[in-house]
Amino acid sequence: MISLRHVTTTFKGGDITAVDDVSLDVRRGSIHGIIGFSGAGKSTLLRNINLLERPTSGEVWVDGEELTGLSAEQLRQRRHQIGMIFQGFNLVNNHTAVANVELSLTFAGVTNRRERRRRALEALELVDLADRAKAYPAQLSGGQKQRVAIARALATKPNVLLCDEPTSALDPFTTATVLQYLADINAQLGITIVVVTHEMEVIKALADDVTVMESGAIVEQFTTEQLRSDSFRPHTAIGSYLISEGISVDKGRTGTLEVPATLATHEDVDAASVTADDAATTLQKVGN
Ligand SMILES: Nc1ncnc2c1ncn2[C@@H]1O[C@H](COP(=O)(O)OP(=O)(O)OP(=O)(O)O)[C@@H](O)[C@H]1O
Repeated sequence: MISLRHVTTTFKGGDITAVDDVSLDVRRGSIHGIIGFSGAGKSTLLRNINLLERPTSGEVWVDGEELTGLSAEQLRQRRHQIGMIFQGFNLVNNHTAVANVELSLTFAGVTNRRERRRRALEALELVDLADRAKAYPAQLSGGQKQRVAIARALATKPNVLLCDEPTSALDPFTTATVLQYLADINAQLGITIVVVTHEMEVIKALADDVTVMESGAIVEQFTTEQLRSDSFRPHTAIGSYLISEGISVDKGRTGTLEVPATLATHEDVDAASVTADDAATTLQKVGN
């Protein structure tokens, strides 16, 4: 349903290659996670799907139609079938929650105000926020703001929802709530979801299929079902981390650091003729 063919996106006249000859298929109705370290090209690739960032070369197909071949007006129409949410929520601060949701309907050409209001309230209802319709973004928590953003993305009845680091600004508890809404939206509305994240937990909890990116390219792909199998042997650091128990720190190790005299223990400091008083005086001077 989403198909990228040899997509390359460069910036600064070709000096920076953010996406490097990527071909990717996203199954209809699936949740596809794209993970990678900072600067891997994840956000650019996501924005290539709705041509928010037009690829320098290559083809983008959604629902059997080549978006890269459409006129600007045709593209404007098709974009309403692809919702998007962002890490920073991107709500308009001087608009209420319901007015924020109505915005996407206005852009989609819904001219009747009552119709817009009705559909916006329905969308807020979907994320259990109809009772906060009149609240301004500043009066909402981070999780609630992201749910308003989800309602805004869904109000135009898209087939696809693109999520750019949807929970990176949220605490773990709120993250779980937002991910559950995304899972329900996928299961109950059949919307295909593509989620870009650097959060391993988000991938493990939400994705069906996983793409790992590095330096603009796809370096590994697997399903979360494979991840759970004992025989799965990932070949990237991110893949290995995903099958591990999480961050592991060996506490209490000795002898692994080359400790300079100035950072050594008290006895060593004496040996290097640096007294605690010297250190305090120096810090005071820096402070002044
Ligand atoms: N508009 C732009 N102009 C110039 N360079 C850009 C632009 N957008 C992205 N880049 C560069 O392209 C590369 C990929 O950026 P991108 O934001 O897609 O990566 P990312 O994997 O999403 O990283 P992060 O997780 O930090 O957001 C980076 O080197 C980035 O600096």
